[in-house]
Amino acid sequence: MTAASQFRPDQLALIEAARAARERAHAPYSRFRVGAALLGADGRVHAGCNVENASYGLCNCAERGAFFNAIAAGARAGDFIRLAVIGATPGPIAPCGACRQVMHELGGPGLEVLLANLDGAVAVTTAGALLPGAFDPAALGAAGARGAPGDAATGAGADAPAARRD
Ligand SMILES: O=c1ccn([C@H]2C[C@H](O)[C@@H](CO)O2)c(=O)[nH]1
Repeated sequence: MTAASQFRPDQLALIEAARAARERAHAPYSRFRVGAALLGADGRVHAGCNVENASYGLCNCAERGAFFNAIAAGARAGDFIRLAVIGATPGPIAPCGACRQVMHELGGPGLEVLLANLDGAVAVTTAGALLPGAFDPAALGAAGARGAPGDAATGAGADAPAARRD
């Protein structure tokens, strides 16, 4: 863990974007607000915040929100540089397992991840380090990962996982 002051301006800017996203969280049940900001290779920043629901199982985390917003905005799997996440935790926030899996697949194992808290603590890690032994889309094989040959909706090139960029 390191003090935020020791980071580069571009890293601090992404943490600040995550902090701003956190202000927009919808967390009336846990009252635990989380923000995320994802920097794409094209320089765009995609924000995410947790969004909760009275049907608790439908709650969505900030990290997955950032990735899903990015994909909906036209970013592609593997074309991300850095993710920042922030929450009101004693030390740097620890993403949940589901978010680690999504980070690993859409960001790739080398994605830089900045985990912050509101007091200026930051941990620098990678999506790969956060999920050793991750489930790999390659395990699904050709039929599972890319759809049956000739399948227009899921065929080759339509939605290749990060490990097989378009
Ligand atoms: O890394 C995390 C951890 C938790 N949450 C959310 C999920 C839920 O809305 C609330 C409490 O778990 O915080 C996130 O968004 N990201």
